[in-house]
Amino acid sequence: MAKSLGSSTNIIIRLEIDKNVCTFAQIAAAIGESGGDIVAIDVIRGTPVSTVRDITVNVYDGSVGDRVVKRLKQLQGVKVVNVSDQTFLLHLGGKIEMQPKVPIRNRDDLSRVYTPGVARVCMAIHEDPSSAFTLTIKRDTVAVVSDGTAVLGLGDIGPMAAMPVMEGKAMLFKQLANVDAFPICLDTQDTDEIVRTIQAIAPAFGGINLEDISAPRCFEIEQRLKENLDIPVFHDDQHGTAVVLLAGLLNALKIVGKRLEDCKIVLCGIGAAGMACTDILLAAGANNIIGVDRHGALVRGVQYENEAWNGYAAKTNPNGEQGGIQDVIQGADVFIGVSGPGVLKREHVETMNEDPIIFAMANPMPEIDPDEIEDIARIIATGRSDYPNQINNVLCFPGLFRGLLDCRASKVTYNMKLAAAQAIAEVVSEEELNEMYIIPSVFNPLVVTKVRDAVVNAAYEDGVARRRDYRENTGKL
Ligand SMILES: NC(=O)c1ccc[n+]([C@@H]2O[C@H](COP(=O)([O-])OP(=O)(O)OC[C@H]3O[C@@H](n4cnc5c(N)ncnc54)[C@H](O)[C@@H]3O)[C@@H](O)[C@H]2O)c1
Ligand SMILES: O=C(O)C[C@H](O)C(=O)O
Ligand SMILES: [Mg+2]
Repeated sequence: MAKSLGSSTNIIIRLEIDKNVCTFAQIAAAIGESGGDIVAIDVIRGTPVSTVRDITVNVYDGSVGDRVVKRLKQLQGVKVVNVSDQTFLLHLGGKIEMQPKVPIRNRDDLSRVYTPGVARVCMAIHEDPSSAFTLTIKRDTVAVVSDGTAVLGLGDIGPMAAMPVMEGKAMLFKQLANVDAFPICLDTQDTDEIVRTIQAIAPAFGGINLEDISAPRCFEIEQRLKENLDIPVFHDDQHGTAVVLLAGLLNALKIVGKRLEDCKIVLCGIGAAGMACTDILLAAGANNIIGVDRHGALVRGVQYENEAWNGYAAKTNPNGEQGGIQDVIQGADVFIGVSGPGVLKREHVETMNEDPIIFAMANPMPEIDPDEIEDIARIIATGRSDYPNQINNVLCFPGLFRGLLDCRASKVTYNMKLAAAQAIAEVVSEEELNEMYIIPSVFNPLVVTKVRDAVVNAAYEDGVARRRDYRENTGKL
C-alpha cells in the first residue's frame, strides 16, 4: 500500500502569453523546475504578438499543481487564464442527463405520449393509484435528497456545492443497479420544511435516499418521513454505511480470529454514520463500543445537549472509560472512524491490542493516512476507491434500492440491513479473504444482485413487499 493520498494527475493550464516578453522556453523551464511534466501543448489562438495555449501538465499531486501555477503567475508577460484538471473537465455541464425511452417520430406517437392519449393513463392512475408503479417512472426511480449540511467530511457547504456528490450517487444508482435517481438539493435546513418538501415530491418516486444531512436533524427528518410516507426512506450515511461497515468487519474478524462479542471497539464521530454503525454492531452482538466525539468519550450519566448522545451513552461504553481518543484507544481491537481527517495518530494505534483493525472511513480524507500505519495495523480500510478495502456505502445503496423497488416495499426493515451486510460479506469467499481483500469491489456484479435478492427476501418475510410474490415464478432468487 505504498502510496500517498495524492495521486498523479494531469492539469490543463490556459495561458495568454505576450510573445515579446516571455518565450515558451521560459515557460517550459518554470513548469519543469516546479515539478511538473509537460504532456501536451494546444494552441488555442494566436496573433503576431500574443498567443493563447492550453498546456497539459502532469503533476504528482495537488500541491505540485499549485506550485506550478504559482510559478507561472510570477512570470512577466504570462497571464494564467484558467486551470482545470480531468476531474473538473468531467464535471462540465454536470454528470447526468434525462433520456426519453421512446422517440416521438410523428403525430401518432405524439398523441400517445402526450395529449390526448396520455389522459387515459392519467385517469387509470387516478382510479387505481397503485398502478403508478407500472405506468410511471415511480417503478425505477428514487430521489437523492440533501440539504448540503454534511457533505462527505466537508461539512455544511450548502445545497449547490452538494450537487456533484448527489449527481455522482445518481450515476452509481443507474450504472450499478439500473435505478434512475434524481439529485435534489434543498435550500433549507429547517426540519419541518425539509420533511414537508420531501412529502410533497414523494408521489413521483418509489423511494427516498436521504444523503449528507447532518446529525441530529437527520434522525428526526428520517423518522417523520418514515411515518408519513408509503415508500421506503433510507438515510444512506446512517444505514448504508452501517451495512457496509458490518460486512467488512465480519470478514476482518475472520482473518484475525476474534469474535465481535469480545472486541473492544472505539468509534470516532458520533454523528449520522457513527450512530447507525453503533446500532448495527450492537444488533450483531458487539458488547463494548466506546463512542468518541470532539469532546472525548461519551459516558453514561453525563447530560449532553445533543439528546441523541444521551441515548447513545446509555447503550455503549459499559466500563465508563473516559478521556480522549488517546486514552480509550488503549487495548482496543477495532477503530472505526466516521469523523474527519487526522483524528487517529500512529501512537494511538501502537497502544491497541494485537492485530489492530482500522476502518478510517471519513471522506475524502480518512482519519489516518494508511501509509503511516501499514507496518503496525493488521487490516486497514478506508472509504476511498484508490486503496484496497473500500468501506463505502456505494456497496449498499444501489442493490438495496433495486430490491426495494422490485418488490415495491413500503419501508426498509432492520432485517433487510442485516441481510444486506451478510450478502456483501459473502461475496468474498473464504479462499479469497485476506488482509487486502475483506470487502468486494464496487465493480463486482455479484454485490448488487446479492444485496437486491437479500432485500427482496427480507421484504417478503417482513410483510412490507407490496408486489404479489413473484419469486417462485421467475426463479430469479
Ligand atoms: N465511507 C463511507 O461510506 C461513509 C459513509 C458516511 C459517512 N462517511 C464519512 O464519515 C464522516 C461523518 O459523516 P456523517 O454523515 O456522520 O457526518 P455528521 O456531521 O453527521 O457527523 C460527524 C461527527 O463527527 C464528529 N467529528 C468531526 N470531527 C471530529 C474530530 N476531529 N474528532 C471527533 N469527532 C469529530 C462531529 O462532531 C460529528 O458528531 C464524513 O467524513 C463522511 O464522509 C463515510
Ligand atoms: O459519498 C461517499 O463517498 C460516502 C458517504 O456517503 C459520505 O458521505 O462520505
Ligand atoms: Mg454521504
